[in-house]
Amino acid sequence: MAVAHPHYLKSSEKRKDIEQLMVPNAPLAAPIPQPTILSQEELKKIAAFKAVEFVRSGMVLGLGTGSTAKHAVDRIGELLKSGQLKNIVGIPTSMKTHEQAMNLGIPLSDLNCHPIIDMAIDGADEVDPEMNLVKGRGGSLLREKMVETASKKFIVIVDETKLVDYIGGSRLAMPVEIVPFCWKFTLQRLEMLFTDAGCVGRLRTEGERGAPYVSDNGNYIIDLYFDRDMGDLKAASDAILRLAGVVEHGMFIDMATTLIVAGKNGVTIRNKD
Ligand SMILES: O=C(CO)[C@H](O)[C@H](O)COP(=O)(O)O
Repeated sequence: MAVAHPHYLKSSEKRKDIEQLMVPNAPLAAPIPQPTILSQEELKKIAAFKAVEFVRSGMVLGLGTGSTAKHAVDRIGELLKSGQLKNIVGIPTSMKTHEQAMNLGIPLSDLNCHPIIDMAIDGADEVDPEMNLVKGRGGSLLREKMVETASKKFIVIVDETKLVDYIGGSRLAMPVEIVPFCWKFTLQRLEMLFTDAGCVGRLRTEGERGAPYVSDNGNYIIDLYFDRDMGDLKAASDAILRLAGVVEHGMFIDMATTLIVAGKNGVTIRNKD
């Protein structure tokens, strides 16, 4: 979605504009400055670059996945290359980010060697007013949750289209990673948990033939869609995780420590109380 940044013409510029309209064959005036339109992609980049300003040399960093996090990883690579950052160790949250970071020359490790991470930076699909998140529309929710729960600070970077009144409020998917064995059975059990919220589940597929999408961990993903607010998120989380066959879900409850939102009125930074 394209959004307009506020822009105000100076009164002299406005006058020139009007005069030009009124005088026939008037010589063309200098072009009137147009409002700056920032694309969603540019807003993602702005949020990502702002987050990287919090990175310090020597940190162990959780590297997120998705189009917003990609900008942050690119920026970290750039700052390492220029020598403005030194001794960074990255912990990638997906095979895709692993590959991107490796190509940028970012030294990488994993949770086995670095069970405590200084800071993670990642995008999100939804952010509610309490800074609870939906993540995993990119399919990497399990590794993201493992890395981000191990992080002392977790900076979430989004453009303002990701802000919702309640989790599920975008009417887009809330992903659940499940084992492939008898996935239809697990899908039905998931739907049954949330009949009051009008929940419908769909197996995530890919390619023309609609083959099941397979996560980095060899699992399937069920996308849950809600008609209404599911209510108590912790209760919902517990109920989902109690189902045999479920590996993890994409609700990140009470995990984000900082939220950076880029929008038409600029960038806002909010820290969790
Ligand atoms: O959770 C994720 C991937 O599993 C992403 O962070 C989330 O989907 C947001 O992606 P994008 O920045 O491309 O909008």
